[in-house]
Amino acid sequence: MHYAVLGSGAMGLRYGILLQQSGQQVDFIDTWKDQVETIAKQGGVYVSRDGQNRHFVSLKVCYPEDYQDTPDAFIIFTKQMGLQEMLDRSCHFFHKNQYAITCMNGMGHIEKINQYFDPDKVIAGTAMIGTVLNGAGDIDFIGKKGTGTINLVNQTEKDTKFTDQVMAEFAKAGLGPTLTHNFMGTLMTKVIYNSIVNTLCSMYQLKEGEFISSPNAKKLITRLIDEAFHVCDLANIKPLNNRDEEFEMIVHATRDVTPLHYPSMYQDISKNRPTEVDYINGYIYKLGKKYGYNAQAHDFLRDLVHLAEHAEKVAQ
Ligand SMILES: NC(=O)C1=CN([C@@H]2O[C@H](COP(=O)(O)OP(=O)(O)OC[C@H]3O[C@@H](n4cnc5c(N)ncnc54)[C@H](OP(=O)(O)O)[C@@H]3O)[C@@H](O)[C@H]2O)C=CC1
Ligand SMILES: CC(C)(CO)C(=O)C(=O)O
Repeated sequence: MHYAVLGSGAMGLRYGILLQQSGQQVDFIDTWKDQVETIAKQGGVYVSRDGQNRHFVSLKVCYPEDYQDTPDAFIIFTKQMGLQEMLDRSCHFFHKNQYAITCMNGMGHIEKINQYFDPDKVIAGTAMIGTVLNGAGDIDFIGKKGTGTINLVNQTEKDTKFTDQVMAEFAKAGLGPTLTHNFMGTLMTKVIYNSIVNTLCSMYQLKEGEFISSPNAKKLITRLIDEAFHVCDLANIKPLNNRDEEFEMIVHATRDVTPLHYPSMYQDISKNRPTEVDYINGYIYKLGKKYGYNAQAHDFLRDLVHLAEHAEKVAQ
């Protein structure tokens, strides 16, 4: 299949490079000037795995204004705050029969993507795969080859031949895809994960394994899971896990899968960039409010993450 990656940062490059190396045609598009210009100058990107084996991969990245091809599907991987600009700058090459695939964190992206892609052309999902952008044109794949997993789900919750093809090609690329049939539940399961692990690790500058070894991690996680699941109950969203399973999933991922990873939110704070917290804890709070419930811990945590962003600015 012919894919184009919209947002060729850490995750966009990882998906795109793996798909390209497994035989798919992949184009890369980004709006971040430093990234586009560095990759043009280098002729590609430097790729490591867990900080080792840094090697060069040839590829080209262009600005949306310079792209003219007609891929079958776009893989959309911007930060939530950058999505609208990316879509608006790209819409001149969107066509009715093309698909949008995305595994961004947080919530808020689907409505924006639906401005340009109908629900039957949207496959969303989540990624339990950590990737670090060391700087422009230099990325680090976290975790051993083939250990990351992703969930994909059609926005309509109906499978098509196209979905089957995407599943087969993503599996061949080593992305470890599972197809689910519960759109909101799939996305919320990851929002809840990130609302706990990304925020707490980032504020206290902890790697995931360091966080989960804390004696009060269980109390913090349980409180935040309870609030988030209450919001899901009110909104009639059924996460993929029950509360106990969500807790176990968090323990397993942080302790056994990516104990040495700083979540992407930490990477933003430490590089003095705004985080996606308003689309993660802020989304849980906003959804609760809609049903008259005050998800206090998530609201407070969101404010603390904004304070951590400020503290980093003051320190630099
Ligand atoms: N990285 C990860 O491990 C994972 C990320 N995700 C999600 O995937 C989506 C895309 O995230 P991700 O691929 O991490 O993000 P990116 O790597 O694309 O983020 C990089 C963006 O940050 C800005 N930036 C500015 N200066 C720097 C710098 N020195 N170093 C790095 N970035 C800089 C640029 O945008 P600008 O100039 O406009 O600020 C750039 O486009 C998000 O929703 C994220 O939550 C999901 C799972 C894992
Ligand atoms: C890789 C993972 C799952 C770690 O929390 C993530 O979503 C992130 O870093 O943003």
